[in-house]
Amino acid sequence: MITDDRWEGVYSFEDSPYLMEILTLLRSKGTENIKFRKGLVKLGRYMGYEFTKTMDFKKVKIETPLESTEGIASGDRDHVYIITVLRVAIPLMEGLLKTLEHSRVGIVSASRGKAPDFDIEMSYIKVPHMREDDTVIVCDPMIATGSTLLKTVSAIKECGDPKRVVIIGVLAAPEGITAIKKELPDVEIYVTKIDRELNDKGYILPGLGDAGDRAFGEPINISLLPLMHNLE
Ligand SMILES: O=P(O)(O)OC[C@H]1O[C@H](OP(=O)(O)OP(=O)(O)O)[C@H](O)[C@@H]1O
Ligand SMILES: O=c1cc[nH]c(=O)[nH]1
Ligand SMILES: [Mg+2]
Repeated sequence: MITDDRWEGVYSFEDSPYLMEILTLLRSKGTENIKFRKGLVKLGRYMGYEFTKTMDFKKVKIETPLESTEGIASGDRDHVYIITVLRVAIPLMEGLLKTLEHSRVGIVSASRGKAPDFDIEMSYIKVPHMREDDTVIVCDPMIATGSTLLKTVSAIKECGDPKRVVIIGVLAAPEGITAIKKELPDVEIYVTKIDRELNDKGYILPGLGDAGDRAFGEPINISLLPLMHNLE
């Protein structure tokens, strides 16, 4: 896990060849839906594992069949509260739950509009009760302009005052991190890698394209439902 001189409390995993190998697979345009989703699940599992190194654990005394010894038992790991931002956080959450299996989970829908405004349409928030000893992990693979996460984290902060609020994602653009840190300086950010920049359509470069579409397929308009503003 490495820090970045540009911000406080922002960490990436560029020092992990295994995570970089999975990221390379996700970036490649030849990687189809199934492999893309599996890659996100794997990243979630191993980022979750790396994240546990930042958590507090309890010391315990135990008896082996031969003698007494000391060990550790989960402390903070028992009090994790994951917020999953639809759609593409679903496979990342599935991976996180493999190492943070006690987590309670809240679901938020967010859909980003087109440039230059990038309005965020948030029509569904269903979250469990939040406690003071919770570590809240807001899980969204792509931090582009940061607007989705700013809106999501601000909504979540109204639900309580948890021990930590953390964002776990795959890729971030510097622009998005700066926007989030300006409004929410205490929020910690963990991403596989911080990429170079955003293009004029708000996509991360070099990035991996539209992560939701690559994981689940390009959406179509359904006339009976309200028009989601990210469709043509
Ligand atoms: O940092 P921002 O500029 O707000 O952009 C990032 C958001 O864009 C993507 O979601 P999208 O709106 O494409 O929804 P989807 O997951 O359903 O495709 C992504 O999953 C983030 O939530
Ligand atoms: O590069 C980006 C930016 C936003 N959302 C994505 O899926 N990809
Ligand atoms: Mg999308």
